[in-house]
Amino acid sequence: MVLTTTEFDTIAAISTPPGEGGISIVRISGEEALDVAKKIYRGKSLDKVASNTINYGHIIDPSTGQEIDEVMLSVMRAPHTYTKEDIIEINCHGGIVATNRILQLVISNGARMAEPGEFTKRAFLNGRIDLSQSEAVMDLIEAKTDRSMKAAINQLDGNLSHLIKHLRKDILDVLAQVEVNIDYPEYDDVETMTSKLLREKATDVHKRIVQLLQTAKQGKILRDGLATSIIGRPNVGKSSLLNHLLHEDKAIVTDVPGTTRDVLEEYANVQGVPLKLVDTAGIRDTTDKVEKIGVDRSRKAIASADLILLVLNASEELTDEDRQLIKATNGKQRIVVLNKTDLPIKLKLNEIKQLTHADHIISTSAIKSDGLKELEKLISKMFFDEGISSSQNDVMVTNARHIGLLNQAKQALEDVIKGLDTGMPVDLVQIDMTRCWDLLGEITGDSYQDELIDQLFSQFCLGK
Ligand SMILES: Nc1nc2c(c(=O)[nH]1)N(C=O)[C@@H](CNc1ccc(C(=O)N[C@@H](CCC(=O)O)C(=O)O)cc1)CN2
Ligand SMILES: Nc1nc2c(ncn2[C@@H]2O[C@H](COP(=O)(O)OP(=O)(O)OP(=O)(O)O)[C@@H](O)[C@H]2O)c(=O)[nH]1
Ligand SMILES: [Mg+2]
Repeated sequence: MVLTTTEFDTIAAISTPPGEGGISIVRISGEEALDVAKKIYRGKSLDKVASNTINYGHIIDPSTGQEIDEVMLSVMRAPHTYTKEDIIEINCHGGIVATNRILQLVISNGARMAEPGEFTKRAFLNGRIDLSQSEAVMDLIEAKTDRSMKAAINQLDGNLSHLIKHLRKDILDVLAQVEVNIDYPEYDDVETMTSKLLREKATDVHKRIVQLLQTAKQGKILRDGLATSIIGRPNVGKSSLLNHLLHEDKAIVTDVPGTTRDVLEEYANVQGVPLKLVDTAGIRDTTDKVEKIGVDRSRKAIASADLILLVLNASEELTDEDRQLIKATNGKQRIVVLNKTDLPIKLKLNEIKQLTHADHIISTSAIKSDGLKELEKLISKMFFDEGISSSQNDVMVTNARHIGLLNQAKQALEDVIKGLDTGMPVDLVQIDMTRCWDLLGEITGDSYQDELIDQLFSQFCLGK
């Protein structure tokens, strides 16, 4: 990779959330971090303080001598820092004006504004962490539940990286062995020997990738949330259900059918499983312009959902609209929620069972809070029943980019095996094996393109 001249400038950003707070941190990283700090800091001599110390002092505007803030300033010297560069962190009083003022001073005294994710990008480019660990930093910040966080920490600790590195090493070893066999054939049947070697290794690596991919479905849910759409005709209690799952009154509930006009999206924590819950407008034929748009969106929410909560009103007989909704959600992962069971029940359970081919059916009363724990348990069980890898050491693959690369790597290995089966020359088979090695390297960032790196880190928050 070619380094541009701006790549390792001294950078600075506010690393705490924007707005008022108890304390804000302005972070500086790079060769000139200490020089910049020395120009604007009055306190102990920063050349003399030990690394990894925090020091009391004041920030002064050197052009006017004006005192800006009373601060604590951390000094962390390269290479044992977050970025492997010199880092200064100025802990100031958490007001917006003072914090911005200090950042401006830092910029006018030799640093430049960091781009989003640039500190972590440096940690990657300087070799402290690899690409999948960098991605875990962002997952950690965005983690929706304790289980999601555990998966991210596990990845940040490098467990996925180690696994991928082992796979790559095994592939490289076999490729080296193949080269040797070809260059120095000791036996007459070198072609047979080499094929056997390649096949064994391809089969073995394939098996390990398949195992890893088996965690992908759950992993992706932990990272991105389970897209869950609450569907049903107007007034059956969809928004009431959403509020219960959120443990918060987010959606407006009234007895007027057609209350929810647009889709509402919220994250809920259901026994550690993050749900991306979508409350929808009740689906019915309507001439109301606004409601119609809502209803169209509800239909789309069915298509994009991983899980449908189909809500029926148990106190009324099944309507044609209900039947249509059952049909529209057939073939999807679905829980049928029979709500309003506190009222006299008119819905026929047998009919529902038949129509839905005995999907998961749960009776609830959103008003009396009945059946909602059961619903939560069922959701968690449907997606995380068979031995969720929740122990700290179990590696999970959670990231769509990684999953895509693993699938391609798996395909490359299948090409290797197929090639050997059909008697393809070994040097052609080697190409597929090498491709697998490259693809795995993209996960850890051992092989990558600059555009990918820029795109990945630009999704980070500023100051990270
Ligand atoms: N004030 C502050 N808090 C913070 C961060 C930070 O940058 N500043 N972090 C930023 O996200 C996170 C902590 N992550 C960090 C990861 C590695 C190193 C680091 O210095 N690693 C060195 C030396 C480790 C050691 O002393 O053993 C290394 O790996 O060589 C620092 C912070 C969360 N809290
Ligand atoms: N008796 C009874 N009433 C309920 C129950 N759940 C919801 N309701 C009431 O039914 C009415 C409609 O509830 P909502 O949650 O707004 O229904 P919705 O499906 O979101 O309705 P739309 O947004 O109009 O499609 C409100 O008056 C709720 O209080 C329940 O379990 N039992
Ligand atoms: Mg509603």
